[in-house]
Parts: sequence; C-alpha cells; structure tokens
Amino acid sequence: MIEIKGAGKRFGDFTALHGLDWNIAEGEWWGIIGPNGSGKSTLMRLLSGVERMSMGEINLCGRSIASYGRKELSRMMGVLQQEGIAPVHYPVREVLEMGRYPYLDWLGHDSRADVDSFIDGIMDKLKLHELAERPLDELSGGQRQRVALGQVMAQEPQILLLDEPTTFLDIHYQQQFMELVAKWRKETGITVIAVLHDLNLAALYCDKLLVLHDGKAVGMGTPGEMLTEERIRSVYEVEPVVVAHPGSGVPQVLLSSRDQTN
Ligand SMILES: Nc1ncnc2c1ncn2[C@@H]1O[C@H](COP(=O)(O)OP(=O)(O)OP(=O)(O)O)[C@@H](O)[C@H]1O
Repeated sequence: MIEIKGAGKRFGDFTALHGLDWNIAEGEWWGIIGPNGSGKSTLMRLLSGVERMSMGEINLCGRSIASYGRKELSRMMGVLQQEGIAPVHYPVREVLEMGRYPYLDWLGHDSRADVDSFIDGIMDKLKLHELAERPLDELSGGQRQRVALGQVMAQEPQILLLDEPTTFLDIHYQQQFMELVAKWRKETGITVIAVLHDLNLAALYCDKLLVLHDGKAVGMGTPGEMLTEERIRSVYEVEPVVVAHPGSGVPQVLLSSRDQTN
C-alpha cells in the first residue's frame, strides 16, 4: 500500500532523515518509535505530503505521492496530530462535517447521499451525541481528541497517520483513543501508522514497529523483536527491564529509579 524507497530529508547541511526503505502492507498497524529528535515527525511529514523529500520516493497504491492532488490525497489519507484540532468555536457536529471536505463538489454537494446518517453513525461510535451542540473550544483535551478522531473518520481515509495522538491524554483517554482506532481498523481494514512515545501502548496496539535513531532506521519488526532491553538501552540510553504482559504476552518496558538500581 505504501512503498518508501530511499526517502530522506535534509535541512541545509543537516540530515534529519537518512534514506529509508520501508514497505507498509494494507491493513497493517505500524508504530514509529525513537527518542526526541530522531526524525519521527519529519518522516510523518514526508508521508503526509506536507514536506518535500530531499531524496528517494514514496508511492501510495503504486503512484508517487507527488502525483496526488490535495483532495485526492485527503480521500486517501487522514492525519491526526498530537493536539488534535485547533479549539475553534464551532459545534462538534459541524467539526465532524468538515471532515467531508474532500468529497464536496464545486457546489458543496457531498458525494455520499446518506451523509447525515453517516455522521450520526460516527457520533454514535464515539459517543459524541451529548456533546453535539457544544463548541469545540469549551471541551476538555480528551473530548477534543475524540472529536478530532471523528472528523478524520468522516474523511473515510484508507490510511490513518497519527502523530503522538495520546501525549496529552490521561490513561483513561489514552486507552479509549487506542481502542477506538483499533475498532475502526477492525471494521474497515484501514492502514494505521502512529508515532508513539509510549512504548507500552505501542507494544499493545501495533503489529510492527519502526525504530528511528539519529534519523536512521535501526530496526523494523514485531514489538517482541524490537522492544528488547539491549535495543532500548542503546537507542534511549536508559536501563530498562522488559517483561511480558501477563495477559497478552507482549513486551512491556519498566524503568527503575536510580535508588532502586543502586
Ligand atoms: N524545519 C526544520 N529545519 C531544521 N531542522 C529541522 C526542521 N525540522 C526538524 N528539524 C530537525 O530534524 C531533527 C528531527 O526532528 P523531528 O521533529 O523529526 O524529530 P522527532 O523524532 O519527531 O522528535 P520529537 O520526539 O521531539 O517530536 C531534529 O534535530 C530537528 O531539530
């Protein structure tokens, strides 16, 4: 579905992302992990087409990303940032309807005849009905992130890019957000690529992880293959303990305080 061949990015003399080769199959959920400044957001900006590559190419469904028009790319790909959407003074339902922009013709008609019931269905799934008339700028960060997910669902993309989507959420909303994405993927087969700082969430939800360090890919594989103590120690410069989750067996990363390790 996405084929990345030698794609990289330079800013002047500095290489933020060295030529990366990476293939993403339809329906996979990939996590991108790595320390601050390792090139994760740069890679996401290349994937979403907002930043031009300095080298290499990215193909979506067999075609260069550069050949997609803006609306066509928005029908193919939805992007959700860390802070969701700007806290504008629009009611929640209208914010969801804005996600339909790539499907409007020049007269503003939606290509879906059933758009109202389609938006209702998303409001149901995300339990947004009680917030429908509330303006976005009066909602909490967690509620706003749910609305942002609703807007990107209304967009009906085939690929979902998430850039640190849970950073500002408490553990309740973190889990709720990841479960909603997991359910959406199960229902539609959408391909998901998520930058995640939380290695334990990444292990719980992603099929595969790409590990970046200093702008280079230093590993690609399942969470079990990637989240080893040795790799985490060398990439993050911490002393981790990796244990198997008692329920699912996926790796979970523990840190120790200095006092405990002495
Ligand atoms: N527009 C730019 N001009 C110059 N350097 C940049 C620019 N954007 C990013 N960089 C540099 O590229 C490197 C990678 O940045 P990037 O934002 O991709 O890292 P990241 O892994 O997403 O970091 P974080 O986890 O802190 O968000 C950093 O050293 C950053 O300073």
